[in-house]
Amino acid sequence: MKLGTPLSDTAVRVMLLGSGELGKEVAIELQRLGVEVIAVDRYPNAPAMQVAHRSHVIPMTDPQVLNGVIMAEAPHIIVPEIEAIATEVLAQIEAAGLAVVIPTARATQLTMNREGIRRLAAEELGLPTSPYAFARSAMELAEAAHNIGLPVFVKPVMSSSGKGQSMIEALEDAPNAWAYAQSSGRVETATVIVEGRIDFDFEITLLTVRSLRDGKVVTDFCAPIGHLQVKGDYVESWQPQAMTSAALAAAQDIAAKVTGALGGLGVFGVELFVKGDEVWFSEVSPRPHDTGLVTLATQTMSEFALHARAILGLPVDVSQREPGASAVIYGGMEATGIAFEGVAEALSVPTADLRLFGKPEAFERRRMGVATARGETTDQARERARLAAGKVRPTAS
Ligand SMILES: Nc1ncnc2c1ncn2[C@@H]1O[C@H](COP(=O)(O)OP(=O)(O)OP(=O)(O)O)[C@@H](O)[C@H]1O
Ligand SMILES: NCC(=O)N[C@@H]1O[C@H](COP(=O)([O-])[O-])[C@@H](O)[C@H]1O
Ligand SMILES: [Mg+2]
Repeated sequence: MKLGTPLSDTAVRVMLLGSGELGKEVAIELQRLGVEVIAVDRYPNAPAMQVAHRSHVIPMTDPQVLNGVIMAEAPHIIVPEIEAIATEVLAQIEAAGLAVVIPTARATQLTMNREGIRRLAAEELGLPTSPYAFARSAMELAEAAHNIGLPVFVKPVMSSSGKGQSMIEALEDAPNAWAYAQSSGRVETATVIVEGRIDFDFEITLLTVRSLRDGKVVTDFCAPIGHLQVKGDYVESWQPQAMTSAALAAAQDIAAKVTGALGGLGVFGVELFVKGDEVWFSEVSPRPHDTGLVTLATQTMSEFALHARAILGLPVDVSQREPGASAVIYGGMEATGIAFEGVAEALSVPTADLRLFGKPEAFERRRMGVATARGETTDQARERARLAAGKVRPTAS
């Protein structure tokens, strides 16, 4: 694709649907290449809006409103950034040839709903996954949990960052898990997935990039990223995660199959569970992944730079430079316009760096920033990232 000058006739216009911390970094990378960036999200002053040429605040789950904004802006490329979008509109836009949807409209539809991607991975591609069932009432949930065997994970089919997710260890917890899933997903849906627990040694995100090289689509894998999740949300990640060569080969094979079936260009975050040489597919984000924030410190090109390049049809370099880690900074309170103390101390930790996302409103467990660090080993990098994150203290003013 020929790049141009923003706000002129030659401009390449990219619309981000979702403008959180991940979109903010993608927007910055696009800005560096002179792309005109339009940021869209459900609330004003979302992180990516603060670095975009223009922004729109709309309910992205409303098909008519979403269609209206796309028509008014006429972007060349649409980049979904969050799991809360009326994806049927994207299918119409793509079918009409009005814009390129990243990675493809079908991929966004399949991954926006856990039912779509799970059936594709397990039933069509035959990839190993946890045992699962879908439930449309508290009663069906209890039945599914009984059939699968406890403990099970219960998740709304449209959600992310652990929203509405719980693990149940007794059948009498089913009504609570159902009610929690109904109240806390990103979008109201009356369906949950019930998954048997995989007893893994560790879990990874395998960032997989589909890009053009000499006019052909090629698939590259970043070094595996290990991560720690608490309440379904990532709190620490590191790269590389050591694993056996058999497990790495199996992981890359799964990632190649699932991203090949989804198609299109860009970064995919393939989430996998690993035990010894055995690997299970969990889910995939057809875009940069939160655990991949570590690549800001470790790779020649971060996952955000990789996404920007790949979607523009440009070549990529997935090489890793050094071991590194990231640690999340939560709001720790409910307040608007919070301040951050301890930043100088955090940045005094060797190799440490920070991203403070600029979200206008903090919640107890809302991710407001992240610390990254490098090290001779991932253990050293993790220690530094944790230390740096811990020194940042959100305050109400
Ligand atoms: N079947 C399972 N067996 C074991 N652990 C699981 C299972 N399902 C989920 N988990 C744990 O919960 C975490 C979050 O699950 P999942 O990735 O499905 O949620 P999510 O809301 O999509 O989160 P995100 O948006 O951050 O990826 C996983 O990374 C894993 O640690
Ligand atoms: N695991 C998915 C993920 O990390 N998504 C990132 O979080 C933002 C939403 O944050 P919010 O809930 O604080 O508004 C999304 O916009 C995206 O950047
Ligand atoms: Mg996940």
